[in-house]
Amino acid sequence: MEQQRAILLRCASGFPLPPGVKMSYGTAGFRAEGMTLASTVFRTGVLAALRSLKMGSAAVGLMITASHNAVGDNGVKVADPSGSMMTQLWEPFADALAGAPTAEDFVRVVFEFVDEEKIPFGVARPSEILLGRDTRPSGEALLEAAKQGIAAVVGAVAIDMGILTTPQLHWMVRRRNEGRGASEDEYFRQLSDSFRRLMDLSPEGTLRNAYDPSVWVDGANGVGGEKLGELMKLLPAGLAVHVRNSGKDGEGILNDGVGADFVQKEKAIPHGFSTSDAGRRCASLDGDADRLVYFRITGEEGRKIDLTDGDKILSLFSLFIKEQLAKLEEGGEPAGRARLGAVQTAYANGASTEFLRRMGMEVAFTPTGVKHLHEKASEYDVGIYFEANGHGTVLFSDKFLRELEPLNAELATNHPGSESQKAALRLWEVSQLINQAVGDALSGFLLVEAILRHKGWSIEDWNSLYQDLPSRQLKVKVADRSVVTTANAETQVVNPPGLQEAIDAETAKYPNGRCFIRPSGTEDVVRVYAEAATQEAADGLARAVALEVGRSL
Ligand SMILES: CC(=O)N[C@H]1[C@@H](OP(=O)(O)O)O[C@H](CO)[C@@H](O)[C@@H]1O
Ligand SMILES: [Mg+2]
Repeated sequence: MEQQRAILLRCASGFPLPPGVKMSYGTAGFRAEGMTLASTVFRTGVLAALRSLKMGSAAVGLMITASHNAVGDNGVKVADPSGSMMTQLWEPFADALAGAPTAEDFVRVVFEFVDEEKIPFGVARPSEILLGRDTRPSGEALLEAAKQGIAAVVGAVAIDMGILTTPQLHWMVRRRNEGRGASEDEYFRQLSDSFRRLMDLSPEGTLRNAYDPSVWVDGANGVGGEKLGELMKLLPAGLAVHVRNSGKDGEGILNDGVGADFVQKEKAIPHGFSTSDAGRRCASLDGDADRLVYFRITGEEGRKIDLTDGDKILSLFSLFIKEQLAKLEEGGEPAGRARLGAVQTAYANGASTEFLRRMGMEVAFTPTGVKHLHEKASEYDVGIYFEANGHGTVLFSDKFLRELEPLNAELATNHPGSESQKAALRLWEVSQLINQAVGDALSGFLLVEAILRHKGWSIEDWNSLYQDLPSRQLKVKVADRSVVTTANAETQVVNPPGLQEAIDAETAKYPNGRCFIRPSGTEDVVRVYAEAATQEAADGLARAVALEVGRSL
């Protein structure tokens, strides 16, 4: 133990906390200007090693990315052995570690926590931490800091998986702990094989035949475009993917006027696309490829794009899965009665919630951040979650998969070619295709394409499932966003006092108005979201509330 203390102190002294830096684990890990993060990433390396020790030496992940943030930012987060986000129970510890002013304080915080959590520390137990990073220039130096943090824990081993999308790393952690192949090749093979089998299960001669096999993808000049390029080599001929903003030299800057966050929030055409692409089915990934939205350039003056966001992806997936379950039920299979649920946040367009409920879906709400949605979705047999910004996935419970696997074998023997057999197979292939660890733009993209092809739909067919209520999102820069606290899945302001009343008063002026604010967990801003009967009204409501926020902070 004393030897461990000495090593930790020596290593931590090499990564002093820059003055004035205040870190919080936030919506999705620590994020800040890349140059200020070495100390935080070193300490997160120690945190990841402790997490592995606590979890019986299971592999955990450490990902260096700042997702949709500007290229100068970076960040770091930890993936638990199941591949999901690190348990929220450890976030206060993460904050305390990152905030310890000196190396001595840091070591003290570690030892107190190790004691409290009864972590087998300093006893040379082996533990494995898989490392990944996105394409940001600061990533390489920060990776080194993470490795040194891990090396400071006796017995811990860092395995560098290279430049990856965030969901690839989460997938690898999960697979490794399942004792299955966890390489990038295996990831690509699993996605392309299940996609091919799903395409083969498309009904012949669908009622509609408006599906166009060509799709144009905005890679946000990040890691996603590059990985999609590799995946494409394995995809069947039935899909023609054209990648733009792939991040190759000269194509532009990461997340700068490109990517899913830009397209969804600005509802604008990303660089690399123009009105000559009007009518085409286009998709956009974010900087670490865990978000996916679709869009169509309308070519009409003034109205630049039709956005097909995460809510619409959720609706499409819900529709498809519900249909397959219904086929099983019609065939008398009890598996068809599986509990299916959708999970959204307050940012979900009100029209999407209404659509899902009309469809007979159970819809639950959680605060922002996939860690919350994921946890809720895992309560269902099949839980589908999406944030409006395109981050989400479909979770299949072990119980349901244990039912589905023998059912597939039984139907193949006794009812080959039946509707039930095809439905059971489709559900199985969806569970193999869509990332079970975390939302994944690449696997989500393939599932969207497979379903559109199955239904014979164009992007307009999909988009017309329901009409979005006009909405507007604004950011208000504030000195200290932490003074804003909220309740009821972030829909009500608690602090500062009086602000909620002011929001209510503004909202009441607009027919069908809905508005809420919350502090961002990834940027130094307070976010304002407004919905109303017309675009002008939604814009007006958002602006008025943004002014109230500015006034009261
Ligand atoms: C309104 C919005 O899109 N918020 C995003 C954004 O979080 P904020 O806490 O709002 O900054 O980044 C998160 C991580 O990617 C994502 O989970 C979340 O949905
Ligand atoms: Mg992201």
